Amino acid sequence: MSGYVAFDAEKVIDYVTHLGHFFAEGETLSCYEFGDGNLNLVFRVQDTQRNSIIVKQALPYARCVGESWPLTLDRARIEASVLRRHGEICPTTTAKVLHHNSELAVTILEDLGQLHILRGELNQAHTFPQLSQDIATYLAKTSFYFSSFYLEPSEKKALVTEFTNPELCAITEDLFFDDPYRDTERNHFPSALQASVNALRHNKALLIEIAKLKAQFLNAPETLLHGDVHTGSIFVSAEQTKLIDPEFGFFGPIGFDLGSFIGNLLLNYCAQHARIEALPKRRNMQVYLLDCIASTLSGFYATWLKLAKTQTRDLSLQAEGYAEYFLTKVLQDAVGYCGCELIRRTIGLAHVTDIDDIEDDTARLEVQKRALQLGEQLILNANKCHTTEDVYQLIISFVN
Ligand SMILES: Nc1ncnc2c1ncn2[C@@H]1O[C@H](COP(=O)(O)OP(=O)(O)O)[C@@H](O)[C@H]1O
Ligand SMILES: CSC[C@H]1O[C@H](OP(=O)(O)O)[C@H](O)[C@@H]1O
Repeated sequence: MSGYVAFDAEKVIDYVTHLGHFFAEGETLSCYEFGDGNLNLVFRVQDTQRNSIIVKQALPYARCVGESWPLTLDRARIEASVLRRHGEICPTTTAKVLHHNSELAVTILEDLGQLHILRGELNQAHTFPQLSQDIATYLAKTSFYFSSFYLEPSEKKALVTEFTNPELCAITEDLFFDDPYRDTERNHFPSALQASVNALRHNKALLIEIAKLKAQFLNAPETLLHGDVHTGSIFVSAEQTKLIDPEFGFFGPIGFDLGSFIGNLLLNYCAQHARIEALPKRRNMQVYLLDCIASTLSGFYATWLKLAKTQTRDLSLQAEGYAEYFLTKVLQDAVGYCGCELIRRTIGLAHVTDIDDIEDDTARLEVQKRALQLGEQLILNANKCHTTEDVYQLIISFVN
């Protein structure tokens, strides 16, 4: 850790001033920390004209827990590198990296403060017409261009090594696949949910499907994933969509990011049952969320298939019908990971405000039960899906 020092606002200003190229010489800079994520510090630095940049620094531990949970600083390198790599493929939907220093675990990013974090917007029942197409295109393009369909085998193997991310993957392995199904102090949920949790933990068919999904996560370096596509990692406006925070990035199964995104839309869908807005508004929101899921699925599938038909460089993988076969497995994985996200965000360590901010205990409990049941059914029935329409119909059959 030589050379590393944790920043405060004063040190950030010194660092940025020393770099020299972000603000006019002699400008008076101000800086404040406003990170609300689980892991890192996030500072905004601005001059008197309100020009601004974001300085993000990893701490040698998880911010939400403290020094008792040490965590590699290398996550900052991974995050900046994934943003840069994905940004080469999808510049309009990836936050721009302006500077990175691996020793200090510091990344300077464009300030996206003119946009809003999607989770908060969905919680206020705001809708975004561009969202599903932007996310579908981002997920399809990044996952295709970093897959064996496109990369030379040696190039891909080198990238798999560069993006080996064992400590952050271990967090996902624990939080998604292990913790919800065992007693650990990291979990938290109301005691009234204990019977539902016990039922999950004793469902042998479910545990086998969880094992398959974990094995796939551990053993399938299909593409360079973002690794944490939840609605708190997406900035939106009516015209723009920007992904941030891919520190969990690594080479894993293509369905993981797609499933995480849809899982977060479904968490919001479940929460709409108990939110304070009038019923018609909540119903409209649920219709929007289902439309968004349907068009994300169909947009992802169509874009990926087109790329596979026109851009595949590997000779064997060009075999007629192989891309369709491969995509069916991607969809099934996505449904499974979507179910895992619903369950782990309801009873595990990291919850979502969509549900936790519901003030009424009884209403919140009902939502939590819905999310658990939906997650369980999606995991159990994922292998029945062969098309995006099958996925949509499966979701529809269990959401109400
Ligand atoms: N490029 C950015 N522009 C503006 N705000 C940002 C930017 N990146 C992060 N933030 C703010 O900081 C918060 C935490 O960032 P995030 O990357 O999710 O941190 P963590 O890695 O700790 O989860 C975001 O919710 C957002 O409000
Ligand atoms: C201790 S990490 C828990 C949880 O937090 C991460 O999200 P974020 O960094 O965006 O807050 C990730 O989803 C992890 O699973």
